[in-house]
Amino acid sequence: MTIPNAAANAAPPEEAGQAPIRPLAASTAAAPMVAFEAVTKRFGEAGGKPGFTALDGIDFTVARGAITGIIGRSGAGKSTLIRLVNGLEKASSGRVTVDGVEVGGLSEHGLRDLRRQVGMIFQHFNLLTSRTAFDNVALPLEIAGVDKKTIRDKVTPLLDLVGLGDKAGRYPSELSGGQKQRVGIARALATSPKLLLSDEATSALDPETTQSILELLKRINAELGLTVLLITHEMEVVKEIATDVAVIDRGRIVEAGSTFDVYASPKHETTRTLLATALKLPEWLRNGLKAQPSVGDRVLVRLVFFGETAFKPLTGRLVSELGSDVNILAGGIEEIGGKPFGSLVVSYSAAPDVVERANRFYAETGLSTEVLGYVA
Ligand SMILES: Nc1ncnc2c1ncn2[C@@H]1O[C@H](COP(=O)(O)OP(=O)(O)OP(=O)(O)O)[C@@H](O)[C@H]1O
Repeated sequence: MTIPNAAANAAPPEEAGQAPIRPLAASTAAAPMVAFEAVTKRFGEAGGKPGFTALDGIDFTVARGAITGIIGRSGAGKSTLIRLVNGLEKASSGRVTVDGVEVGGLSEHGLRDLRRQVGMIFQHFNLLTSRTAFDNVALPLEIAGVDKKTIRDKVTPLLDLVGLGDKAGRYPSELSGGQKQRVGIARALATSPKLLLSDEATSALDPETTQSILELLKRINAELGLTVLLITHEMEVVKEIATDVAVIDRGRIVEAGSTFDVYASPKHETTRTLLATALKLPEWLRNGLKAQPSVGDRVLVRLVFFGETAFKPLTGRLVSELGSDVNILAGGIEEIGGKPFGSLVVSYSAAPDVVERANRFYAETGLSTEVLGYVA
């Protein structure tokens, strides 16, 4: 879900001028950029009616300078969570703090201040169609009352930064989806925020463009030291860019940790399901997966290789251990957070003696495995 709010990053006219943007609070380097403490959000509470609980007891922090992903299925509560950070929603109970300041306690004035410090990008870009790329990026500064020369000095390098130096005069209708999102990113950076929120920013883009936008976000994070909090329903996005991840399911964080750890050994059912989608198994195979085996079925297992095991020729040994019965269905070696990480999906007979032999092999070799399910 995205919220059209083109001026979300706009600063108030009365004090922006050319003055430097005020910090929200005296920040301590070790403190998290964002903290949720026992946060609950209910919608539709009225006259003693309990309402719908969209977020339930969220405890979670976003480290300063990190790229943190929140992943979950549709309706899990991702957008609600992110809207609590920039004060578009208020927690029913608990506290949300940004750089040590409690968002729920801010006045209108304080909220405007907060929104200059927190940039946001959206799935459908939310650009003003009647304005050029330059004028869209300039908008938050115009609203803040910044003078024309300062705006030019700020917007031109931002357009260069996002690779659109030659598209300043183009209207959104003349830009591709990826270029529109680049304008959205430049606009979000116009007020020099310390936190960037991304609401499904690549969901409307093709895989190649997604990749280039994620690369840009990584570069901005590294070069500007900007903390990024992104929500997505795609594990691929998290894997590609996030250093840390939290999995949200029906309003609760069910698993959180470094992306590498969560990806290598998912603990919660929801995480496993999201991962199985990212493995890009053929659709017929994914749809045919069962939780329990029947006689004659095959078991689908994801083998995870990392650290010491990453480059050992263990697959060949597994094949010789189980005989020619092993089928390799998907896999490859990639990097998560700079660490080599391999994953291979294999299938073999789910007969108890075969499964026992395989499990013995995994125990001996230290291979990490995950049963994805069973197929006929
Ligand atoms: N203003 C609202 N009033 C009532 N219910 C709401 C409101 N906003 C969200 N909800 C409900 O809260 C739950 C979480 O919604 P949310 O939009 O946060 O989920 P999401 O994970 O972002 O989903 P999606 O990926 O589909 O956008 C949903 O069941 C939704 O219907």
